[in-house]
Amino acid sequence: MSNLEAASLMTIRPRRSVLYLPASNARALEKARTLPVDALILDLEDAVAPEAKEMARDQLAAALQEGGFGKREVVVRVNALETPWGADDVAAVAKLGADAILFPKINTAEDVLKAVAALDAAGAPADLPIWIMAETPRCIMGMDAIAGASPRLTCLVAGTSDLSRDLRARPAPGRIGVISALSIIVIAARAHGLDALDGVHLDMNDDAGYLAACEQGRDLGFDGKTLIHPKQIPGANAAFAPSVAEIEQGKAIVAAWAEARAAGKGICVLNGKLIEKLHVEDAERLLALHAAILERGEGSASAAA
Ligand SMILES: CC(C)(COP(=O)(O)OP(=O)(O)OC[C@H]1O[C@@H](n2cnc3c(N)ncnc32)[C@H](O)[C@@H]1OP(=O)(O)O)[C@@H](O)C(=O)NCCC(=O)NCCSC(=O)C[C@H](O)C(=O)O
Ligand SMILES: [Mg+2]
Repeated sequence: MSNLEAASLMTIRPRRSVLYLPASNARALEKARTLPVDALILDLEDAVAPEAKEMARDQLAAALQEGGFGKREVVVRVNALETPWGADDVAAVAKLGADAILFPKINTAEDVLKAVAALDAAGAPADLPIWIMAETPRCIMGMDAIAGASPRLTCLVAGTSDLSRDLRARPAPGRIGVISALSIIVIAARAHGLDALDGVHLDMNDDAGYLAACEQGRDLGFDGKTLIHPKQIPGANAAFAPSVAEIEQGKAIVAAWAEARAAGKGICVLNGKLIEKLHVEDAERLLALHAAILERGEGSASAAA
């Protein structure tokens, strides 16, 4: 097992469903504390109108101080540092106990270092993770350097709305206009031991299209999907959780491998298929994810079905 794989096994955290909510929306902040999501992104950026930025910042600070988000990971998306609000956002949220700070419109590795420096200057804990939005063509072109820019960076979030606009890609079946960028994001995440989250599905009434996008994101290798509405949570929780069949197969692989090793064998055959160490490592990662989902206390949506 590589160091990257070992690290990700140790720190595995379900991020199947990651819901954005505007920090200006008091009802959404309240509701978020009750929703079966793995993570929340309290947004100060594009979901908040310019005239509401300060109110949103104050409301977000009050919500974080009040707490009540349970096991949900709470991430704050600040405005880009180049905007009139970015520096004040970072100063306001650096010490409020968020699980991570999400920086939008990152173009270069230097931008990542500036984000870390801004948090440090604001007195944030030295180990506070950052996430970044991968949502500009320059970001995609520089993804390898960006993903490796800082050990504080733990998660890449695809921003398919901004990216589609910048690329002049049209909404099309199979998300053909952004599919290359999505793959690059996953490749960079895997190369640097990070998590990767798929972009949002904007049409809240398109249930079939949404579920297909969840499955596509999972098949591309994403760890979960970013969401805009509570009704999207069950689909993401199901798609990005190991299925019952995958869990049973994973357990069988681990058991067969242990038996083979105990008998002094370096290879193993299960139901006529050769099992190699890489299959065992994959099974162990999947079982660790399943255990982490169960630990959240709600069970795996897929496994429970
Ligand atoms: C789109 C919405 C404005 C719709 O809100 P609303 O009209 O309130 O919807 P409903 O009446 O259907 O809501 C039902 C209940 O659910 C609560 N709710 C709705 N949305 C959320 C949410 N996101 N988080 C928490 N709770 C939510 C309502 O309060 C209702 O509760 P109740 O009172 O009990 O009935 C709204 O969904 C919304 O604002 N969504 C988030 C939009 C957002 O954050 N956009 C920015 C992020 S996307 C992005 O920027 C992507 C990226 O950068 C890129 O470039 O791709
Ligand atoms: Mg965006």
